This record gives sequence, structure tokens and C-alpha cells, in this order.
Amino acid sequence: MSRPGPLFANVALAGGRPYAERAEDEPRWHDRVAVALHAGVVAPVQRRLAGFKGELRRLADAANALEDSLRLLPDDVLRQRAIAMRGRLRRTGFTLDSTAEAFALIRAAAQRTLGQRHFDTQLMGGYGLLRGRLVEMATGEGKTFCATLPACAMALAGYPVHVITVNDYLAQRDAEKMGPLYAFFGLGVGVVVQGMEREQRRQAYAQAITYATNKELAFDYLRDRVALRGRSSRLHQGLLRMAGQADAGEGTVLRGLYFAIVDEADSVFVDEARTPLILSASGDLDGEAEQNGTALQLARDCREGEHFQLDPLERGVILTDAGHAALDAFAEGLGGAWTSVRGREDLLRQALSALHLYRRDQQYVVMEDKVQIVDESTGRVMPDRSWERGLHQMIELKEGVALTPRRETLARLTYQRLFRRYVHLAGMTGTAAEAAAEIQAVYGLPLARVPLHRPSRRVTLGTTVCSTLAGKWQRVAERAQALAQAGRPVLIGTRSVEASEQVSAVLQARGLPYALLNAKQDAEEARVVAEAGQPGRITVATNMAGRGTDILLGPGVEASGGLHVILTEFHDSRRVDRQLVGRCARQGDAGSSEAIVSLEDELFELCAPRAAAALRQALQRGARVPPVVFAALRRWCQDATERRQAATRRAQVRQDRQLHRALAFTGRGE
Ligand SMILES: Nc1ncnc2c1ncn2[C@@H]1O[C@H](COP(=O)(O)OP(=O)(O)OP(=O)(O)O)[C@@H](O)[C@H]1O
Repeated sequence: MSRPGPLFANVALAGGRPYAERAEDEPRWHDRVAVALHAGVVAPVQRRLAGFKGELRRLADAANALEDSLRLLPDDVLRQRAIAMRGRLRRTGFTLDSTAEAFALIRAAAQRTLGQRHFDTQLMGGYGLLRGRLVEMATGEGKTFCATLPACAMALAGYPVHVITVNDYLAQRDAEKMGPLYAFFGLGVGVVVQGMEREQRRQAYAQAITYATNKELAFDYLRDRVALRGRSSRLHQGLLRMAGQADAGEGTVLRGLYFAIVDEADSVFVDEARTPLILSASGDLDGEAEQNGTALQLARDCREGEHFQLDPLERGVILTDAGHAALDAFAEGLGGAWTSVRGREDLLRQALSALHLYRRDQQYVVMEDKVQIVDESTGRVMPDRSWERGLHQMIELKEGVALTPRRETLARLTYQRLFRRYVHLAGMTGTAAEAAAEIQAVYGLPLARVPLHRPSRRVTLGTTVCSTLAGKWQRVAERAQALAQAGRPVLIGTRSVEASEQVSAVLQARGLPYALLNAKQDAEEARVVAEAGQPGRITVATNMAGRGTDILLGPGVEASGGLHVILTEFHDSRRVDRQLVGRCARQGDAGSSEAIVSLEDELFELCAPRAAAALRQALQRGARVPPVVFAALRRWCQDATERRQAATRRAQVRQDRQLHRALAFTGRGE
């Protein structure tokens, strides 16, 4: 990008103000080819960027050259110089020289306000973000601080900035921590988190820099779309407003989609992009309880293999011929949805899914007498979300809690479509590798790798494979006990609330003190994280302590070997495994990691049940299984899952595009 403007790629006037977003969000033909080829496009992506590394270095050198001249300047002179840059940035855009100067000023201000000096690697990362790249910086290299450079620079130039992260805890933590730096330049910071009122949100988005999670942002944008919907055309609406003839309306919450820095970009752009975002309103409960109750009754009488088959990977239920026949016979004489073939099949499928595919303390928890969905990638509850098409009510009935009304869809959007609408988009993550090609193809962000600030000292201890779950928990507890006794903090990462409770029970039985962080125990998250680096501390956590969590080492811990991370189950993607391991040995600190898994783990059971069973028998016979065999099994399972998920995302984008075309034809976008 040579300059930030012209930004108004597509301007709708919302509440009398311009609302910028990109109109052209359809991927081009070569993007589609790239998506189709997926893994095969890594090489061309990297070739095109061959010259960028040198540019990053030149930028850092240019900023360093200015450092001495800024050191002794009084605060107000520094501030004045930054403000004076606004005109220049608007005129010339973010050239290498102007960016170097802006970054040097921001770095000097950060030293004064936060007591931290941006590393050269952070200057490089910041430049990559400003230039619309997917910046890969290893876990712990300080992406939060790095993002302040482009955020501040863009905000100084007058463009609204969104810093997007994966959970409320991080959004709040980062906004608070970096606030004093922004305040130095008179730039306001807003945070948008779950449960905020509309007006609070509007105020947060009105600030120069807004921190928000991808989910909050997406739903706010969807609500804006609904607010703008139904107007004859954007242009027409804009003209009406200019002429002062438009209805006052409620207006929009956002100011548009100008510049977004997406933290943990692989999670947001890839992992979360499998699920469409659906804005819904309360419907009614007419006869729902009775109908669902009858469906559950029938589902309990159905037998797997005879009446239905399960596809746990796709969370699907397939009815067999015998299943169809039993359903038709059962429905005879019943009214309501039972009268139509589709209606009754839907009911039975949802009931079977509720019974067999959705498990308490895995996909959801029951808290405050409510079924609350646990987000698989963040490990957190999503209190105001529900499953679609009656599934949620079916699970409520299964759990014996009060039924909530079914929701009706108002608007629907995918992350792919949302983020492509940003006029200027950038992403950063510690784990881009396998996702880079897809992110380039779908979102148009080429990869830029930033070198480590200090060489890594992480010790990777390999994988222990146990034949059973029970054996695994014992082994995990033994390891945690031994390491804690040696004065090291230990982080035990689990995939589900259920697993975190299983390992807790074993630790308790051994009389070992530990802290637990999961969707049910999240009240003291900040405290648990703050203490997780203390000597001898054992912390059990789901993915809540995965991405973004920064565990600071207590006194003496560095000398005793740093934080030790135990991965107790492989995730669907290796990137998520690496994120957990990335909690230790950050920025050249001491630290180690190991994996202790079992052949009864879900990944193996779902993807390679026969191979897992054969290996289990071999282990139980006392045979020695070479580690390469387990490594191959892991790779096979994770590759298979990733491929399936990539296919789901492609289908998602396709469906989204078709829907968009159909709606555009009728003049009603989402
Ligand atoms: N320039 C700096 N000087 C001193 N400390 C820094 C600097 N940059 C970052 N840090 C510290 O490094 C730690 C890691 O930072 P941060 O959590 O932002 O890393 P990250 O790259 O976002 O990691 P992850 O990928 O795990 O989210 C924090 O404690 C932060 O305060």
C-alpha cells in the first residue's frame, strides 16, 4: 500500500456519516484456483515476497537511525511531531520513510508511557501489518505490542482502527495495557466485549482505536447491515440524507470497515470461518416441548447401525431404510411437523444428534440451569448463542432445563465475506504455516515472516502414548508432580471441560494442589493466569489458556528450567497444538513441552479407529511401537481433519456467494 487513501471504496451514509467498506469482495478467478489447489500455492506466495524481507530490514534501520534524535525531545514536542505527520501521511501515504519516522515516534512514546521499547522485529512486523500482510511472529514475540505501531500510525493519519482478537479477556487486557501509549497522542481507545449495550458499543467504535473480538465485531456489523437494509439503494439513501430527507432511524454502531489488524489470524480466518454467523430473533415456542419430547422418545428407541448411522466428524446423522420405515410408522396419526416427511426427518435427526453427537462438558455445559455452548477453539462459553433449527431446544429437553424459544434467522454472514470487506486488512499469528495459502487465496494477505527477537531455548521432550485414557491421566499427574516438586510451574492443557475435570480428579486423589481454568471456572481467569508461572504451580486449563495467554515466570523459575507444558490430547490442527506449546519458552526464556496422549483420544477414535485399536492391543501386549508410527498416525489424523474442515469452508464460501447473489437480485443483501 503506498497510501492509506482513497478509502471510500464503497460509501454508504449511515447516520449522516460515511460508512466505508469494500464493495468488491468476490474472489477473483485465480483466487478460486488457489483455494482449490490449497496446499499447492505456498511456493508462488513466497516467491512473490522475495523482496519484502529486505524492505523490513531497511524500515527497522531507518527507524533506528532516528532514535537518538528523539530521545531528548520533551513530551509535547514529540506529540506535536506526531500530529504534524498526519498531513504528510495523508499526502504521501505510508512510504518506507514516513512509516519509519512514525514508528520511531511511537517507539519513543512507548518507552516513556509503557517503559517498553519496540524490538526491531516488532518494527518489521508492524510494517508488514501496515502493508496488508499476514505477519507470522512466533508465540511470545510480542504481537500485542507490535500491533500498537500500525494501530497508532493509522489512527494518527485519521483512520478508524479495529484491533481484533479472539476473546474478551485479551481484548480488555490489550486495550488496558496499551491505552497509555495511545493516550500520549490523544488517541482514544474503546473495547467491545460481550454483554455491552448498543450505546456503549457505539461509543467504543467511535474511538480512534477499538479492541474487539471477532464475534462481537461480526454481530455488530450484521446488526448494522440489518439497520441499513430495506433502503432503496445505498446511493439513494445517501442522497436522501444529504438532502436532509432520510428518516432518523437508529443508525449504525460501527463507523465502517477501514483498517483491521486481526490477531491470531489463523484462528479467526480459518478455524472460526467454518461456522457462519447468524443473527437471530426470538421466535415462538408453539408445541415445541411436546414435539421434541416425542422425537427424543423415538430416538431413544432407535438403534445405531439398524435405524441410523452417525458421522461424528461432520456431526451428521444418516437414517437407514429401516430408520425411515420406523419413522413413517411412528408418525402415523401424529400432527404438526410429523405430517411432512421433511419435518419428521428433521425432528428425528435433531433428536439423535442431541443424544449421540452433543455431549455435556464437551460441546456445551449446563450452567445457571441453561445449556451454554462452549466455543471449541477458545474453550469459552458463548452465553447468548444457540444451535440452529431446533437442536438447541432438543438438547435443553435432554438436559431437563427450561426451553428457550427457537430463534429465527434475520441475517447471515461468513467471516470470509466480512473481513474481505475491510478497506485495509492485516493479520498476525504465531502459527501461519499451514493456513497461509488459504489466507492468501481467500483474504488476499500474503505471508511475511518476521525473525525471532532472541533464539528459542524451548526443549521439546517428545510424545508419550498411553493405551488408555486412565493410564494417560496417571502419567500426566506423575509428570506434573515430579516437575512441580522440582520448583517448576506446569501447565496441563486439555481439549474439553470434561477432560480438565478428569485430570483434576487424579491430581486431587494424589493430594496435589492445582488451579483449574475452564468454561465453568472462568471467573478468576486473570488471577489464575497471573499465578500460573509461579514456582511449583500446577495449572489445568482448556483452550482458554491457549492462544494469546501470556504466563509470566515467577522468581527462580527461569533457573529451574522455566514453564513446562503438557499437551494431553492432539487437536484437529497442529497449529492449535503449537499454540499451547507456545505458552512456554517465550522470547528466549527457558521452558519445555511434551505430549502425553492416549489411543482412546477422540482424534484417533474418530479418524483412525482401527489403527488405534491395533496399536492399543500391541501396547497392551507389551510390544514396542516405534515413535515414527505414532507420528505418522497423528499426521494422518490431523491432515484428514484439516482437509475435511477446509472443504467445509469452501462449501461455506460457495453457499455464501450463491445466497448473496440471490439476495442481491432481490435487492436485499444480508
Ligand atoms: N519490546 C518489548 N520489550 C519488553 N517486553 C516485551 C516487548 N514486547 C513484548 N514484551 C513482553 O513479551 C510478552 C509476550 O507478549 P505477547 O503476549 O504480546 O506475545 P504474543 O506474540 O502475542 O504471543 P502469543 O502468540 O502467544 O499470543 C509479554 O509479557 C510482553 O509484555
